[in-house]
Amino acid sequence: MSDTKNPGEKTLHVPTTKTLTLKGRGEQGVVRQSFSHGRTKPVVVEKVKRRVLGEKDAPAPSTERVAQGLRPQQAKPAAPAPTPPSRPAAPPPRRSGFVLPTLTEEERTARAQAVADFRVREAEERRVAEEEAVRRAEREAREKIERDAAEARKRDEDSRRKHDDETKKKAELEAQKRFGGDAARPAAAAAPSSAAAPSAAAPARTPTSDAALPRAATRSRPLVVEEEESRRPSGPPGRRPGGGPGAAPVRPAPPAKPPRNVGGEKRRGRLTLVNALNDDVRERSLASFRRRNQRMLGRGGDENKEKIAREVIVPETITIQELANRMAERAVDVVRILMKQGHMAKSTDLIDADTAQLIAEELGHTVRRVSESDVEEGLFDSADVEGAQSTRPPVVTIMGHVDHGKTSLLDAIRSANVVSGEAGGITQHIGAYQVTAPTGGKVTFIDTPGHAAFSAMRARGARVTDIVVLVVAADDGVMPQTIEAIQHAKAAKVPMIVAINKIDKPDSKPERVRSELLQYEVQVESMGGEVQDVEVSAKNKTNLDGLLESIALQSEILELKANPDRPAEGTVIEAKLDKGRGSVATVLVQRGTLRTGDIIVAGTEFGRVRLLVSDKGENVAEAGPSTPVEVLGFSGTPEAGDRIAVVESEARAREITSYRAHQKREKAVARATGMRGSLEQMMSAAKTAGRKEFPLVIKGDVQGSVEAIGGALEKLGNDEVGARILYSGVGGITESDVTLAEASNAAIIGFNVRAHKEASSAADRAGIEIRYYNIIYDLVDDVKKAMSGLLTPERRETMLGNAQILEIFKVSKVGNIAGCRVTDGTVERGANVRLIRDNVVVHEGKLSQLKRFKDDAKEVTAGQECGMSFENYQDMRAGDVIECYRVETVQRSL
Ligand SMILES: Nc1nc2c(ncn2[C@@H]2O[C@H](COP(=O)(O)OP(=O)(O)OP(=O)(O)O)[C@@H](O)[C@H]2O)c(=O)[nH]1
Repeated sequence: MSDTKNPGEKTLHVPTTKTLTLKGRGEQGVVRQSFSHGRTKPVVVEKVKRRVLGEKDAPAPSTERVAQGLRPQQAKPAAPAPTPPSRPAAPPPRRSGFVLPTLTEEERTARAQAVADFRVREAEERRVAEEEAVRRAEREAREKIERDAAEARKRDEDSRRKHDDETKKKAELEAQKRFGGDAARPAAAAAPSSAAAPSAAAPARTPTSDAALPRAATRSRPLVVEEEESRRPSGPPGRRPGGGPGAAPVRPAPPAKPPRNVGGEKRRGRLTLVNALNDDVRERSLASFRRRNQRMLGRGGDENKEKIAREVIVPETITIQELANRMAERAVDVVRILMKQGHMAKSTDLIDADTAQLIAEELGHTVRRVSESDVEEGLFDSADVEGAQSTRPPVVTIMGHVDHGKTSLLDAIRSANVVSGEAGGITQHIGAYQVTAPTGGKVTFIDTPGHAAFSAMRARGARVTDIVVLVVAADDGVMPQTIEAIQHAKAAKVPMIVAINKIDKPDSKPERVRSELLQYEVQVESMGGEVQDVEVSAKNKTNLDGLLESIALQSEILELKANPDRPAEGTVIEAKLDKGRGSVATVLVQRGTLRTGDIIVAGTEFGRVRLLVSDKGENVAEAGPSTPVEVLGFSGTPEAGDRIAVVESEARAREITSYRAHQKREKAVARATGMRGSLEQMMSAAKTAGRKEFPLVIKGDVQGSVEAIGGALEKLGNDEVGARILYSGVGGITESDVTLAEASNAAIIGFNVRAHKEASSAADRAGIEIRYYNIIYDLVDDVKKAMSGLLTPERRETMLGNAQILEIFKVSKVGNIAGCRVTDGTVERGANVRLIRDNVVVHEGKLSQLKRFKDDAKEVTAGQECGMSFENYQDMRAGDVIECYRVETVQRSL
């Protein structure tokens, strides 16, 4: 049966047609090969044994073998077939063709030997060459992979580790869900399958398996060999090595699909000569690259970023978004930290520096706290270059008691008369003016009014002031506001010059003024002190030069200097909203030179200097140190006392003002919430808890007036009642003012301003009263009267007389009647009475009946006897004293 077929010609057959073979059925099998989409195909698998031709195996040359065509490697499988050694002659092979029948036996044997040796050598060489090629290719391939992936490998490994951890965690979680929290079970459950897979796959991946195979078999029937080899350790077909219940009986597919993520291992396992030499096989697939990129960009991207610890500048308050930006973190992470601490916040919310520091440190950053704000750093008081300063004019403030002649004196110096033009005769507007002294130098005057309501402004004036001229009327002497002015000047450590005014008056007593000043530690030169004193008459313009000379002398002593060649700094003396010109601020330049076009910041307002107007009403291009100047160009109206500075850009100006506006709002909120303030605030709140408040909205034409009104009204209050200024500002009365007043049931006061048309109709609709004034006295008086109405009326008793009960009479249907004698004064019917027994008041009530003998009497005088009965009281006794009095209620005033 086998003689007719050469074993080397065996091939695959479909099972329906049986193949002629030399082997028994035990060495041949059919397996089903699986394809995608569930398609399968039966495959005949035959086991082929390797035959190595060597000296040991080389059969003795025989005519039979030579006659079979000298194909030793093909003859080997035929070994089990019965081949009688003594067979004399074999039938001639069907396919010989290359053995010459004419050769002798020796020649044939020698030739066969030579050919056999050659074959063996050739086979050996080829095998060595193949192995060498495989090794080289493998090495080259590995090197290439390593080289290509060298940079990415580290990150790749990290991310893979992370990913694996996550997957593991997910698997555990999944397992916990599935197995009710027993995390050990899924691991155990997974173990057999994971163990089964490699064991099934291992033989297919073992390089030696491939290498050990006969080359011819590997080449011509790779599938057969692979299938056959894969089955070798697993025993008979149909049983998987794991032997698990899930193992498919005839599906060796898993071994054909080894795990994908084993990298080099996987490649080595599959490596053949062809594969090793083909670089394409070793490159990452497109899908693999995509997955890797996704890992890097998405989930794994963040983990690979290196964390950088930063120094974060934290001001007093900061928004969450801004803090996140400064830390280079995500705002959502900051919000998450706050949520963990129980604070619900948005990225636009403000947090204080302490909270910001906690968050920054939690995220691994360090914090540098700035006390004020980083935006204001270097805005004011930067040091001047040595030697750049030059002498500047002195800034003088005139202070003194009301009507002692401050305005008249300044007016006299300026040779102008503004007194008669002022409403109500007091100085309403605060300004600053510059005059030339007789010695040639200039002197800048800040005019502050003498009314007590302007104390706040005066104190502010002293801050920018170099010299205070204290005006004391020679006829009036030292008065309360004179003392206040002395205190302000001393507090500001500003030198004083005493101007004893009104010396033209016949009753003037300059000496008395000098001695009175001693009580307040002001020792003038003529009294042996250091304070200069000058006797003047503003009215007659007497000795004005003497005053200016004294100022010049004092200025020399002070050595006043400033650098004009630098960006300007100064103080807003006054600010108003002018109808035609917009916001106008009177500014005293203190350092540097202010020029048109400069970008300026004052308080919460900023702008570009559009126009500079001097105190003489002339447009000027610049204003140097100690020069008062009106500045036009502010976007809003700054407040008197605000410091002004020139900044390099509008962006900086915007940054500073928005920060300050925010601070201002926060302070207002803190004031409104009250109890969150200091202990002092809490105590004053407790003190005024039962206080009646008189709410007001005040609008004025000038900041100074508004402040003055506010100060005057504050002083009106007492423990029972007080003014509460809801809002005060410069400008006309607007609808929003009316809304505010309506909400708090407040009155609106307009000082030298009027309500807009819409505001006045809104006030009519809401029933809000708007009162207009142009004299502060009138305003204060009116508010005083209105506030007095809130005071509870006073109860006053007027004693009428006393009587003593002599006897009690019981009268049916009437009740008890006390028979009395009036001891002093008179008793009146209907008057109030007190019944006093043993010096104790036993009853208070009304005298309902008063009889003289049997007649009703209106009043009974001392020494007379009378009958009395009391309202709702019968328990009178003989000997009780009756005190008779009248009660009046009197409306109080502040
Ligand atoms: N006889 C005399 N009267 C003077 C002199 N100086 C001022 N007066 C008068 O005193 C009054 C008050 O003068 P003001 O200059 O308004 O006084 P003031 O201190 O500015 O007053 P307030 O602005 O209200 O604080 C006016 O009637 C002046 O005419 C003076 O030297 N001699």
